[in-house]
Amino acid sequence: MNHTTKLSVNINKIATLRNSRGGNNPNVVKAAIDAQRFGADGVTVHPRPDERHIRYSDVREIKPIITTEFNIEGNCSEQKFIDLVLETKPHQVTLVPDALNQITSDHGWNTIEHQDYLKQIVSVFKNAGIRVSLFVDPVVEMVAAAATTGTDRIELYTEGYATAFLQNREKAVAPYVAAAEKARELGLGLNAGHDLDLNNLQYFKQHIPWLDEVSIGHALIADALYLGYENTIQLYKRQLQ
Ligand SMILES: CC(=O)[C@@H](O)[C@H](O)COP(=O)(O)O
Ligand SMILES: NCC(=O)COP(=O)(O)O
Repeated sequence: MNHTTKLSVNINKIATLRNSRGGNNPNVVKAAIDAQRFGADGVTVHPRPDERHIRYSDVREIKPIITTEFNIEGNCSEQKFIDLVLETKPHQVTLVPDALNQITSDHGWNTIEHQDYLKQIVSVFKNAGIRVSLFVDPVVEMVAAAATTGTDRIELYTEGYATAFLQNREKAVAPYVAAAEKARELGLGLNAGHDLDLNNLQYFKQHIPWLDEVSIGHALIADALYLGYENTIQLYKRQLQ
């Protein structure tokens, strides 16, 4: 039987559009409800300290309407982020080592260097009953050191894959397969995200069929402008079959 890979729709870009004008159009709560109605298996948000897209208040509003899976991503060096996650209790928290004012996430954790810190912060969320995922680059040593932090899952940072895919897809996916195999060997659940799209997603899933979840925002929301939100979610789901 095929392993199910969940599609979690990242709605940050809906919030970015809303914030560009003030007001509440488009409505991010409606975008979360509709993502689920249109077949997504979950909703992802990534609040950043400057709240330039998803706001902390959005996260509080969205949590009660989630009927699928809620994933909050962010930088746990901010106490405000830790408090938000512990208050809203999503199904999953994905810890990302963003610097302040970063345009978007651009690297995974150095799980060797930050081993002690990660052990401590992973346990804070796990003790609250929240599944933890650590954002990591596709490097076998980083995956191995992620496992000893006690995290439930890792999320492979896929920008490198998406960029290299355009030149040589076999070469692009190879480090991800190696990292994913290490994760499987160590009993870690496996997520992936960043710059996944309708061109590169199916190939990724075909080479790593045991993938548990992908979170996709930027390309999916851009595609929805041309293809419609419901249709786009269905098209992404199809790539994961
Ligand atoms: C953690 C990660 O991979 C990022 O892709 C991020 O969650 C995307 O959010 P933005 O689209 O707001 O940059
Ligand atoms: N974790 C990755 C994510 O949520 C979305 O990344 P992107 O599709 O916006 O690049």
